[in-house]
Amino acid sequence: MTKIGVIGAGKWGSALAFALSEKCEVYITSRTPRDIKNFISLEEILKLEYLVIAIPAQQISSWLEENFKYNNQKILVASKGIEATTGRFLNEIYAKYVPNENIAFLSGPSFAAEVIKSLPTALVINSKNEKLSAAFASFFPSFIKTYTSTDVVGAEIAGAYKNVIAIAAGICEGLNLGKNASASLISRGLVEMHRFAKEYGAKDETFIGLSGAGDLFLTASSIMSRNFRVGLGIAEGKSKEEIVKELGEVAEGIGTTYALYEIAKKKDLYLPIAKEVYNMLEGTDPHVSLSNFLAS
Ligand SMILES: NC(=O)C1=CN([C@@H]2O[C@H](COP(=O)(O)OP(=O)(O)OC[C@H]3O[C@@H](n4cnc5c(N)ncnc54)[C@H](OP(=O)(O)O)[C@@H]3O)[C@@H](O)[C@H]2O)C=CC1
Ligand SMILES: O=C(CO)COP(=O)(O)O
Repeated sequence: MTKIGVIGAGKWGSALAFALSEKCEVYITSRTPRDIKNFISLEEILKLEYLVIAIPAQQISSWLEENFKYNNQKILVASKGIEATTGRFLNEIYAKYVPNENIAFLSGPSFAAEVIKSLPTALVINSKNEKLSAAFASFFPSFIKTYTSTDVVGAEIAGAYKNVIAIAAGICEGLNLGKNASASLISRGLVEMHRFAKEYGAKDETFIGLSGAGDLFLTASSIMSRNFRVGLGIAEGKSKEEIVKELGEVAEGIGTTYALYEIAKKKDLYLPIAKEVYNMLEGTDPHVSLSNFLAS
């Protein structure tokens, strides 16, 4: 049996450790030690050949700098987000530590709460190294159908941007604007994230498939999504600080909104939904913001 190490025992790391244990011998580690099966130290886990990293995007660069030692490990990145302080994508951050041929990115619709109950889904392993994608794909359990793709940047942007649209969709729901408004917002969100990703050479098919439309439809239409719940909080007039405190888990859409806002300014890009989500996170009344992009 292949040995795999999962780094980050939050919601997603724990669900992936559970799922991968159908076909592999799985070990797990985290910043906060836990009394759970196969929990080992970071030092021990870094000796394994295959690693899955599931810590929040905003923490990745400092975590790598302080903790990671490259030793030819093959990495599957399970985080979804863009670094707020620098606007860097995760593949750019990891590039300093792991060569292209040894890194892959996971994408597609995947609420941890469903994966941990063995409910079915379909996911994509994205890597420039097709052999590596195929290897990681083979480790997934029978209840998860896996596909592979070489569109790393497309999958990464889709997974990060859909969290921003999910915040907007939560606001739409919280303000009781109705299903028409919600569908309009989600489809315009898909166009916006696709247009943004084309700037970076992403492929069209990524956006009509699991990584784009698949994950967007999931996250932007369910209260199970933390990002959607951030939107509900904004609609109730709460500040982002209050919302984050109440949530108690990561909502990557917040940091990603700030990253997109800065990238849009720097590159003069038209990202109307991301811009209004930014304004609302900064305190603009959601009625004002929503009328900016929904009213004619
Ligand atoms: N939950 C989901 O359904 C899905 C989540 N994702 C993505 O996976 C990533 C993780 O999400 P999720 O597991 O849900 O988040 P959680 O908030 O549940 O857990 C995050 C984990 O990251 C660890 N962590 C936080 N900060 C640091 C740090 N500075 N250094 C080291 N470890 C740290 C924490 O470890 P500790 O608790 O030990 O302190 C924590 O357990 C996010 O990018 C998310 O978008 C992707 C698909 C599905
Ligand atoms: O990425 C996810 C599902 O694919 C999880 O979304 P949330 O972080 O909004 O809960």
